[in-house]
Amino acid sequence: MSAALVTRGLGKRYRSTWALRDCDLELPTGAVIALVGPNGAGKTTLLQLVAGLQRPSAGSVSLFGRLAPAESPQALAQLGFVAQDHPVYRRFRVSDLLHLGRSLNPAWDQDLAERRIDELGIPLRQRTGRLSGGQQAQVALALALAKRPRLLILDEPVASLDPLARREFLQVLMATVADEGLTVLLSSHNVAELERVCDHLVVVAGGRVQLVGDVDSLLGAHRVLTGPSTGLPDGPGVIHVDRSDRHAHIVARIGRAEPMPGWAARPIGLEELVLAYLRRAREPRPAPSELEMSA
Ligand SMILES: Nc1ncnc2c1ncn2[C@@H]1O[C@H](COP(=O)(O)OP(=O)(O)OP(=O)(O)O)[C@@H](O)[C@H]1O
Repeated sequence: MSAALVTRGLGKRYRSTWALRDCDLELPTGAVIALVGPNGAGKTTLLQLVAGLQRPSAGSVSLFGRLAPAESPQALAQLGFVAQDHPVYRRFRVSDLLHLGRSLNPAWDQDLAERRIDELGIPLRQRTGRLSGGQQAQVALALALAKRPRLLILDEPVASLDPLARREFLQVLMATVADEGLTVLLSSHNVAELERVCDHLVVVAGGRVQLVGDVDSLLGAHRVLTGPSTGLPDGPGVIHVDRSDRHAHIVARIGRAEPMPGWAARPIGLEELVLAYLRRAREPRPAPSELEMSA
């Protein structure tokens, strides 16, 4: 499968602080890609760099095989972006937003936009500021889809929605992905919710990519090992260790971790996997000499 998005050494610095650093990604076309990480991890920064809303301090972004500045017309024509906080102009009527979309986008699909708004039961004359948060998010999604993007970027699209609206939003999104074959990159804090919808995963923390890959392959490559809390193994395959008085639970990458007699292994869930990498990112890095001793 060809890459929808490739980043090489991508980084963004605000004064002396790197919000995102050394970001190398190759994300497949036609996939739903979840970008997860804690507050301040660098998710919005990455999405804005890809969408051309920020200029990188380092590195490059390629969309669908073309190295183009993200803010170039060629790149922008391929992108739909739904921002985190204010996805629609609140003083506009829905019809004004459609008019704006049609004026600004050469490939605008007015039928699709009107059909989606109609399916939502939202009158075109309604001012968007009077819509509920869930309706606003749905209108923003309809506008982004009507642009007929190849890559749709959604920054925490369901954060402000109630559980029912979240589920409906994700259902509409999944149906569209299936119909149109577009690539979706969406950020979220809620990993459990994403498990149903995403097939590729990017975990960021502290401005760096901690884990990236196809979800099934990542789940297949990791196990939770349970055994005695004494004599704990260490090494490059061990991602995170949780100890209690008598037992230890270890998240490990199989193949790299040594087989351990007396330890039970079970498959891992997506949330457990993400948490293990996030906890590892928070732990102080061992000095190189310690790593060498334990490897
Ligand atoms: N305009 C800015 N000026 C200075 N620092 C910034 C700016 N925007 C973001 N940052 C910093 O960059 C880091 C990454 O922020 P970013 O918004 O990308 O994180 P995030 O993962 O999207 O967080 P959240 O989940 O809370 O939205 C944070 O430390 C943030 O304070």
